[in-house]
Amino acid sequence: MAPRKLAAGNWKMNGDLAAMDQIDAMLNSAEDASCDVLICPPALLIHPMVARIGAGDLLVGGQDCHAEAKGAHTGDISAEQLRDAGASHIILGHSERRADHAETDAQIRAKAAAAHRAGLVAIICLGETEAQRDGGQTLDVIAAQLDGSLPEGATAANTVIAYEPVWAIGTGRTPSTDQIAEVHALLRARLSDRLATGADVTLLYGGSVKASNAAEIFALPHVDGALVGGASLKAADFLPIIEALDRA
Ligand SMILES: O=C[C@H](O)COP(=O)(O)O
Repeated sequence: MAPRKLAAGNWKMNGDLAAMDQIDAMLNSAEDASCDVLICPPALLIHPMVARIGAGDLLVGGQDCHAEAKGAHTGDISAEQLRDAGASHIILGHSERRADHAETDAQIRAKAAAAHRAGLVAIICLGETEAQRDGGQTLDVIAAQLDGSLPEGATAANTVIAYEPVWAIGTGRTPSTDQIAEVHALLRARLSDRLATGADVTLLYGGSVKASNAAEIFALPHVDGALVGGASLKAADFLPIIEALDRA
């Protein structure tokens, strides 16, 4: 088995019911593509998006979940509830949640275990800050985040890892191809050491991916797709990225 290729869109706190119009074109593209195509909209849009897709091939995911299945946790959503709404994946440990909500590796590990319990694929995000990159700490930071965030029971079937340098998110800046390749080689080696299926875990790059840089990023070893923010909001921007991954 080889890693499954995945083009994942993270809509963050963007989009509304009117934005569903983008879905029809994405759905057509997903049906033509050999890679998996996933959109993670705000949680309120998951169910209407799943209803709009019907039996189509486009996948829908959440952006976070609580570690518990249910209970007195006002404002939170469980993995089971996301599954019930039709989600297949959950993004966890995004740097915006690590920064805005002080999420720790231990919390992300517990949430990933919750995603697995609910039958969802956990997309665990890792990434260094610019200060850490400048300080030569990138590989140590990534290794520590991976070791701390990956739960027992992780496999290639239930886990995706996304490398997203914090300084590349929404900035239009990307690491060099050598820098991306170096981190992805580290991830592949550590996952292969730790998991029987580590060689088959899908590894995504994220951070200012767009049509103009997608092909060179997807050509790198151990890059099996992308986690795309801004360029996933409009079908016209996301479709060329899907096509580039399909060709890679
Ligand atoms: O989850 C997606 C990433 O934060 C990348 O966002 P971006 O493509 O807008 O840089």
